[in-house]
Amino acid sequence: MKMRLGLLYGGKSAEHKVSLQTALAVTKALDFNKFDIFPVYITVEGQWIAGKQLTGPAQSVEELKLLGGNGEDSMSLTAGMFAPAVSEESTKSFDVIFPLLHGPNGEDGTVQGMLELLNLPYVGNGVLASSAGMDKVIMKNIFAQAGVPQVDYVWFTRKEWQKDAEQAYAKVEEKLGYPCFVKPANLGSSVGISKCTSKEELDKAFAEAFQFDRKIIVEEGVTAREIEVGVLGNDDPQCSVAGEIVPMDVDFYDYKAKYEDGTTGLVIPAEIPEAKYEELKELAIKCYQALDCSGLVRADFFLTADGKLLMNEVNTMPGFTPFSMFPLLWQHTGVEYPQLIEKLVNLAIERHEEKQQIKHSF
Ligand SMILES: Nc1ncnc2c1ncn2[C@@H]1O[C@H](COP(=O)(O)OP(=O)(O)OP(=O)(O)O)[C@@H](O)[C@H]1O
Ligand SMILES: C[C@@H](N)C(=O)O
Ligand SMILES: [Mg+2]
Ligand SMILES: [Mg+2]
Repeated sequence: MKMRLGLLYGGKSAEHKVSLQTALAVTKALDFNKFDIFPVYITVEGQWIAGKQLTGPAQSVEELKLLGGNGEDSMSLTAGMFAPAVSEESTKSFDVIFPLLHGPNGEDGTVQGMLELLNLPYVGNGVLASSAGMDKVIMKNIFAQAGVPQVDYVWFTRKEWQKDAEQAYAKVEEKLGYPCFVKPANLGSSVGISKCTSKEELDKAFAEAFQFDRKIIVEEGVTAREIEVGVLGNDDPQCSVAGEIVPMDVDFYDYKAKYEDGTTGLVIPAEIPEAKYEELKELAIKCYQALDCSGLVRADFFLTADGKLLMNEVNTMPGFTPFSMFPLLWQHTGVEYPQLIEKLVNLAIERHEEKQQIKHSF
């Protein structure tokens, strides 16, 4: 029996385009002999478009967008209408949903909450890990409590900044100094992130980051190597080999370097001492368990010149584009892309079945 797999992609998020690239790569890797695949495209305005069943891998993101919109069997929905629609013929009874969504309104627990209420198995992290992992302030607070080493950070709301910007900048200068990194609290793919070396740059960076969120985080800037590791599993998470990001001729690993200019090299496995790799795995698992993760994360670390590992962040639905670290890390660990997707689906079913055992009355 083939499994009916619903793919959610796009999303009302500044990482919309990255999600489309991720979805494209996943349709290419899926085994159509094992899965019946149903695309659900979420426009950047938040409209849900359920397309007809895929008969083969999508060839382009345009095709992925049009599949629903122009497909004869497509259904245009809002998120609220998705629930009744899953019981209708065209989208009937998904066996599992793969939310290939990055950023707000998809990677942040919102979609996961809807899927919980629909009692549908879904790939990846649950409501709590998704929302806590999306918010860099909450995430760092949880990691701090678990004793995980990190850079120093402060955070601000838009209201606070509008009330007294000078006070906000003074706090950054007093607690962190320069260089520092200004980031929207809830986003990814480096969207809205700036490196600052002066108050003038800070002023611009706050304005930029506040376009994407009502809350921002400012971090002490470190000069360090960037080492990442993939984690897979539910109660017994396992780590992949580590990989290093080597930005070439760029100040930091920004959106352009990640997706547009090809100015980043990935070194897999990362050339780090065995003992450092062991330490990194231990920290990654500690973070995974502190956030109560399930399915997967990609854990991003800094490694300073004096050998200190600092946790930067986890991504609860990391990119799966052809240049993305997560699938490449697993490939180098011996798990090919199609196998990785099957593992994720199996973990989703395992977690779902576990939840079915919970009593709701006594
Ligand atoms: N505190 C810091 N010190 C030095 N460099 C930093 C710091 N924070 C971020 N960077 C640089 O900015 C990049 C993006 O930061 P971060 O990973 O936090 O953002 P993101 O938007 O969540 O990215 P993604 O989800 O795509 O990994 C890092 O990979 C690194 O190059
Ligand atoms: C998609 C992007 N946030 C990543 O972590 O790869
Ligand atoms: Mg991130
Ligand atoms: Mg990162």
